[in-house]
Amino acid sequence: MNVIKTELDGVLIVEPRVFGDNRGWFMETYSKEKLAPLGVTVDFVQDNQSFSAQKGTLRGLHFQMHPKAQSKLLRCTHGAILDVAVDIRKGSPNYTKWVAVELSAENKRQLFIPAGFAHGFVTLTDDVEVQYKVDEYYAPDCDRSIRFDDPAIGVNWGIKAPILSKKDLGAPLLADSDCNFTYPA
Ligand SMILES: Cc1cn([C@H]2C[C@H](O)[C@@H](COP(=O)(O)OP(=O)(O)O[C@H]3O[C@@H](C)C(=O)[C@@H](O)[C@H]3O)O2)c(=O)[nH]c1=O
Repeated sequence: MNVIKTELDGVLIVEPRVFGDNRGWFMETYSKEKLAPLGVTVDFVQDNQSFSAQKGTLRGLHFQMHPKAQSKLLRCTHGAILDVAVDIRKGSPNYTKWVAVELSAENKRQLFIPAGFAHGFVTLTDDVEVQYKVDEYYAPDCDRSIRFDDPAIGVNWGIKAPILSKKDLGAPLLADSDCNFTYPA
C-alpha cells in the first residue's frame, strides 16, 4: 500500500496495490499491519456503506463529537465522489482548512480522516456506492452536521444546488455548532 500525505496533517490518501491478471484484479482493501507504520493506527469497529442514486448528491459535513469521535477510512466502490475533510479542532493551525480528493471505483484511492475533522462528499456520477470503516460506533447523541456551504470554511464543491438530506439542509454553521474538538487533543 502506498500512502500520500495531504496538506492537512493526519489526512492521508491510501493507494492499495492492485494485482491484475487475465481474470481481472485483486487488492487488499485494508491491512492493519501494513497501514499502521504509515500512520493509520486506529482500531476500526464498524463498516458502513451508502448508496446515492443521483450525481450532485452531497452528504456532509458530518462528525461525531467527543466522547464518540470517529476516524474514517473511505473508498468509493461504484462511481466517483469528491471527498472532503475539514479540520474543526479549535486552536489548530489548520482550523477550518479543507482538502478534497477524488475517490472512484476506477482510481481505487481511499481517504483516511482522523477524529477532529468534519467529513462530507459530493457524488460526481449517478449510482454511487461509498464504503468506509470507522473506529467508534454510531452514537446519535454525538452525531453532528455543519453547513456544507459554511462561508467560514468555503469548500469548493463544484456544484451550487446539491441534493441534501433534511438534516443537512438544517445544519448549523460551524460557529454555532457545539463541536468540542480542540488542538492539541
Ligand atoms: C451514520 C449512521 C447512520 N445510521 C442511520 C441513521 C439514519 O436513520 C440513517 C441515515 O443517516 P445519515 O443521514 O446520517 O447518513 P449519511 O448522511 O450518509 O451520514 C454519513 O455521512 C458521511 C458524510 C459521514 O461522514 C458518515 O460518518 C455519516 O455521517 O442511517 C446508522 O444506523 N448508523 C450509522 O453509523
